[in-house]
Amino acid sequence: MAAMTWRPARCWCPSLLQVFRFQVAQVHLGRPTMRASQQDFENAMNQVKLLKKDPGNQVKLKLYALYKQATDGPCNMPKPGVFDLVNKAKWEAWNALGSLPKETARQNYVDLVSSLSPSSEASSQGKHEADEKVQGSKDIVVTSEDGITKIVLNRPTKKNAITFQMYQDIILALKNASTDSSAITAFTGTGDYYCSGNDLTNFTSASGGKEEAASRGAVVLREFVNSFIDFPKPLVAVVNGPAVGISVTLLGLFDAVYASDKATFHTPFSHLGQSPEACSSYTFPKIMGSAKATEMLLFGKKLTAREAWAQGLVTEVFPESTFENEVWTRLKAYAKLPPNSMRISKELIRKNEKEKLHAINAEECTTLQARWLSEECINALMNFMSRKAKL
Ligand SMILES: CCCCC/C=C/CC(=O)SCCNC(=O)CCNC(=O)[C@H](O)C(C)(C)COP(=O)(O)OP(=O)(O)OC[C@H]1O[C@@H](n2cnc3c(N)ncnc32)[C@H](O)[C@@H]1OP(=O)(O)O
Repeated sequence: MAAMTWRPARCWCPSLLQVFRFQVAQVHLGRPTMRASQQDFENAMNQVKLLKKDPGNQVKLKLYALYKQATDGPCNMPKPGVFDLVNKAKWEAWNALGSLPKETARQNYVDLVSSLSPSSEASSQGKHEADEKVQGSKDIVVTSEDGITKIVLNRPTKKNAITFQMYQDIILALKNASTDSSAITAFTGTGDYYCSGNDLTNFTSASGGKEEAASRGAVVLREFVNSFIDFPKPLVAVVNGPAVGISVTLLGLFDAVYASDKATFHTPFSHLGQSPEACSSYTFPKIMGSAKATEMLLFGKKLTAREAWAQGLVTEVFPESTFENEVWTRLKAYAKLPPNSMRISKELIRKNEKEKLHAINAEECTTLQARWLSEECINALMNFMSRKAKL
């Protein structure tokens, strides 16, 4: 098949895609070292799910293309529209493989995956897999001592951005914390950030079409937020640094928010073509008034810790130098209080709004599901992903 004529179409990052096409062509020329069996191929697919480090978008596009070529053969789909950036990038990756035989694509896929997860790491993954399964991913670390169950966002290289797996791990961690022996549950982050919100590659890297990814995202988000609405024990946010997106909107569902004076609070939803979540379309106007809520949720105004305290989103601000010591000392003291009394008192405070919060959560998730499919949102996600293209 003649090499695909590459028209320098307007796309999110032509140089990035041109380089990618070149790399895919190199894979095309790759000679299989041996014929990978179907079992090898399936093992490789499972290994991709266990990769500890995000391999980056170029590699993910390559994996997608080789997977489709190995399973469906040469690209047989119509080219997506010019604005359907994510699916267009995927289509071009697949189409660039031309008439590469299925067996060769399968072998190249296996070779690529094994280059991403060397056997030594793979075996250690196997060794620790059982542990990780119990504790979820390594990106959410849960400890329980001194009457406090601590849920730590532990992905500092990505500013603690939340992956789909992390959403699931947090749901499980809250479920376990609601019945464990601790009196209080606290959230905090590792590294210089509290959390940079939803991982913006969650949707671009998801398998299946964008509609399926958006629908799945809405289901996960609704369950995730409900687990905060329904959490029965005192829930405290220990905001150790900048907080973005959903990590900020969730604060309206916490019982106390303690912040370092280096923390900031940013909800750039309009910039991202998205809309508020975690019941913030209700809790923020309730907490700070509709005008201040508008400045955050519509205009994306970033607040300092002091401004967030003045608006009622933060309970208390501590100097960075004494933040950790002061906050954990205080929480250990609070955790010695009679746990049933605290739980019953929280129920009295929250019970009248639970049903309303569930309904608001459902509506926000439906709205977001549509926003994630919008051109505004897809363009914003592409801009984020290509902002560092060094090509
Ligand atoms: C189930 C689905 C639920 C969906 C719920 C919806 C929620 C809505 C939101 O949460 S919207 C908010 C989303 N978050 C953002 O928009 C923040 C995006 N990130 C940034 O703007 C910047 O990274 C920063 C300001 C947080 C930090 O900038 P800085 O320059 O200090 O650091 P880097 O940009 O180099 O970041 C270091 C690496 O971390 C990666 N990263 C940071 N944030 C995210 C993120 N949200 N998603 C994915 N990746 C993120 C960044 O890409 C760098 O990675 P690299 O080293 O591989 O380049």
